[in-house]
Amino acid sequence: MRNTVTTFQDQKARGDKITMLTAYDYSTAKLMDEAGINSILVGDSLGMVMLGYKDTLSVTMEDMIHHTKAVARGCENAMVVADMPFMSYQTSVYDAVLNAGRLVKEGGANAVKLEGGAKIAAQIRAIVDASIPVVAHLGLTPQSVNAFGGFKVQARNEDAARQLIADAKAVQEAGAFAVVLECIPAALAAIITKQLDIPTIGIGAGAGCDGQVLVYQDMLGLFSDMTPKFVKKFADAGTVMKEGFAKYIEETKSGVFPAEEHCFKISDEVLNKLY
Ligand SMILES: Nc1nc(=O)c2c([nH]1)NC[C@@H]1CN(c3ccc(C(=O)N[C@@H](CCC(=O)O)C(=O)O)cc3)CN21
Ligand SMILES: CC(C)C(=O)C(=O)O
Ligand SMILES: [Mg+2]
Repeated sequence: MRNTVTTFQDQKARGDKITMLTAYDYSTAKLMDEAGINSILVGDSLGMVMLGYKDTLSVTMEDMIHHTKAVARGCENAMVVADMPFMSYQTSVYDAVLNAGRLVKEGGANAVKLEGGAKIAAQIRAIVDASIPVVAHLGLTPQSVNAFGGFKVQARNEDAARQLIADAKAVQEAGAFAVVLECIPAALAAIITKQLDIPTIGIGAGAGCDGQVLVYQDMLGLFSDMTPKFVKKFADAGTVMKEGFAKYIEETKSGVFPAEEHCFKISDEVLNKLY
């Protein structure tokens, strides 16, 4: 059964943790869907893990649509959430609705995610009014990396913590059906989770959230450019892949591969005519 805005709400009510992972392609999304993930986020982190940029700012609407299409084709049950890239919604309410619509209409997303609180409440409201479900994103919002001066833990002092609580309430009020809390103190995320009716999905925000999200390359050991403290390596797929590549190189060079069983045959009758 497809995970939806209502199943998310039910999960919060029941205390059943919401599971979300990022994916950017068909085969990975299909594996996650088959494993039983509740939701797949086509994150703008794709700029870093798939395209090799140092931050998420260069990611375009075309990039997001391209990867969202691939993920949507791999999902039967997972809710597909697509990130709105930098400058696709900050510029105006009009741009926000137009671009959210493209992610749903062209990309096949079930919902979109935007970074920011009270300052983008008008955009959230307008997208929700167009019948597109919205996930908000607060705390370390990576599209603000230049304003923050780096990828740093947020809301550690009283003023910033109060601001974050106010922003969480503002996005709920604007109609968001869930909110991602990134890189904030666990105790603060727990307070916000209790005060909101909508589910919180944490990344570096502790166990008190209603759900968790991780970048899949991080949790499988496939990305070594940086390792945030909140990452747990659930498998070392990077090592498995490297060993597979090395074995292929070795067996190809030594002639072990391809073997008889990997080859196609032709009848002797035809073959004799070719000599
Ligand atoms: N591969 C990947 N994983 C992510 O989680 C991720 C991305 N890419 N790209 C977009 C953003 C950027 N994110 C990041 C990137 C770095 C840190 C980091 O290094 N944080 C420090 C905190 C430093 C401090 O104390 O303020 C850490 O040690 O975790 C955190 C989140 C999260 N997102
Ligand atoms: C880290 C998650 C929440 C995200 O926004 C992304 O992958 O782009
Ligand atoms: Mg993102």
